Amino acid sequence: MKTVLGYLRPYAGRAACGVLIKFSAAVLELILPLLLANVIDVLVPARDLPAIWRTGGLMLVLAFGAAAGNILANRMAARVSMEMTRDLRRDLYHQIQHLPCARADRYSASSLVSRLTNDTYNIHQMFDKIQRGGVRAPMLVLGGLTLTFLLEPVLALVQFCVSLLTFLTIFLVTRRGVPFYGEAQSAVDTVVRILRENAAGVRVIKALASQRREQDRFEQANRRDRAAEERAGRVMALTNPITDLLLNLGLTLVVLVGAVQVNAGAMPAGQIVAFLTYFALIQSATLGIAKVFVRISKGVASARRIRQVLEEPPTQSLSGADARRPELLGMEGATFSYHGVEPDLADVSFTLQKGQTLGILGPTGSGKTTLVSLLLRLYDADSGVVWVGGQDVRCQTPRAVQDRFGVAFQSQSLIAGTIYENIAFLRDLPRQDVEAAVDTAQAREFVSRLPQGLDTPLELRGANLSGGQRQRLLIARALAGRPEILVLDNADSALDYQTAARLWAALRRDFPRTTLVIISERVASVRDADCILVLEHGRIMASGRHQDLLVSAPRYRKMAELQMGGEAV
Ligand SMILES: Nc1ncnc2c1ncn2[C@@H]1O[C@H](COP(=O)(O)OP(=O)(O)OP(=O)(O)O)[C@@H](O)[C@H]1O
Repeated sequence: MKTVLGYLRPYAGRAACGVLIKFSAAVLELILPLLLANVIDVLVPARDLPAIWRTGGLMLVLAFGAAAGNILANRMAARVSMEMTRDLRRDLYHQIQHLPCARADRYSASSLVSRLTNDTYNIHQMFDKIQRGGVRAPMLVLGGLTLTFLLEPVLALVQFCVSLLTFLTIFLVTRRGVPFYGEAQSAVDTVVRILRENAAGVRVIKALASQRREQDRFEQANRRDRAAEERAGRVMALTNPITDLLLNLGLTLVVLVGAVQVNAGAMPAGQIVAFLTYFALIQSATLGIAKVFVRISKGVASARRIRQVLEEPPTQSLSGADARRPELLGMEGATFSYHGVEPDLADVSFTLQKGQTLGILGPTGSGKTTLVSLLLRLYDADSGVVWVGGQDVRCQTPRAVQDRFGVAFQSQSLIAGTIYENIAFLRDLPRQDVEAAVDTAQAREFVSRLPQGLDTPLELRGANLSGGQRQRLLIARALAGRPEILVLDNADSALDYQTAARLWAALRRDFPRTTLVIISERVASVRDADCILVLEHGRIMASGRHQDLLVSAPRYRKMAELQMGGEAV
């Protein structure tokens, strides 16, 4: 909460000003019943018509003044909470963007989305309510009680007891309801996750006729969310009926006790009207406090979830031995596990000189992408050393490591924008570099056929392109920055053999000094590499050049023969 409260600091002046206006409006509201009692008890019996008109006019001015003050203060409150939430959302977004992958995995993407949307909304609502009702309501309760005690202590005591009972009810109910809101918010995470998965895989779902199953899955998550909200709602729903009951009970008591006091000559009859007005004011203010409590309880649960993310160290720390290595990149006994149980990469060692090509081959799930993720310092190895640019990656910031790379991951997607924007990808690249990348990536052939060429708009995820066309644009994106090291993760999986062969030839011709890391399931794509790593279950089963592996690694040979027939040798 402290972290989130800090976001109010830049707007504290405006918030205080708004609260002061609310305070003044509440004072005006508190004066009104006193004037009313005076009219009934003094001016009406004296038949002083001019004074009655004057007091009536003054009451109107006070009522309008209070309303105008409340409107102004509410607008100021809305602005302050909107602006502070915008700041909070901006910082949270920045933090999420820079969160190390291992930590982002722990939260899950949907939970991060829900923190950025639902939870910041709850914070907005909480601060809005606190500014609107956080001062006015307690002020009306305290001021109202004090004035009534000054008017008539016995009746005031009745009022005080009913108000106290109302407050305790609200407090206990809210305390019981708070944990359910946390539960409901985590259920919303699941709903968001399923929605995201469905939005991303809508074609697959349709193609596999899985809509029914997906609908059931969504329905299940939706039901869980509803159940959690219902539990919270069921507890919180007690508030209004109980407070309404107490209000009616209180009004009856005020009239009864007031009548007894008037009969006994202890107070004038007009004060009963003032008491009734104060009582209604106090009860509605107590209800206002209840609403503030509900918002606070939701907001506090959200603030906790936001703080958790905000307080994460945004990048991996710098450590490791600073010894220089002669090779550009490599690993020495690198071992890594995503969940700290079974290693997903075990004891991997290799070296690669500048300008050389590394081929990584292996069945699905064998750790090929994981190996590259360690090179990019998306994750840190649990043991062993990973170095890039001749230096242990742990001595370098992830940004410094990643700046050396151009990467085309198979899971990457295109954004809504033109082809040019997708390739430049918010980098300030010369147009000719983008054009050259399109040529090398073998994308020219289809881009030039489009009426607007590079300026053709793409739909989200490149839905208006074929799989192979999308893949070539992703390769162009990786090439356009002319990186020192180029990583292509299954970049040819959607390309026919001829296009793939042209791509490899163009890469060697146009980027002769670039170090290449090629992940592929095709032997043909890595056969010219200076070093080929054959991975299985996260371990290197064989490594070397193509010709050497044909001799030393029977499984590699078998794979090459299966895929390439006589061309394998
Ligand atoms: N973010 C992640 N969190 C947890 N486990 C993961 C994660 N990414 C990959 N894994 C696991 O690590 C292992 C290796 O996965 P990896 O993606 O490196 O394989 P791969 O050889 O690149 O597979 P493919 O050819 O299918 O892309 C797999 O068992 C996979 O389930």
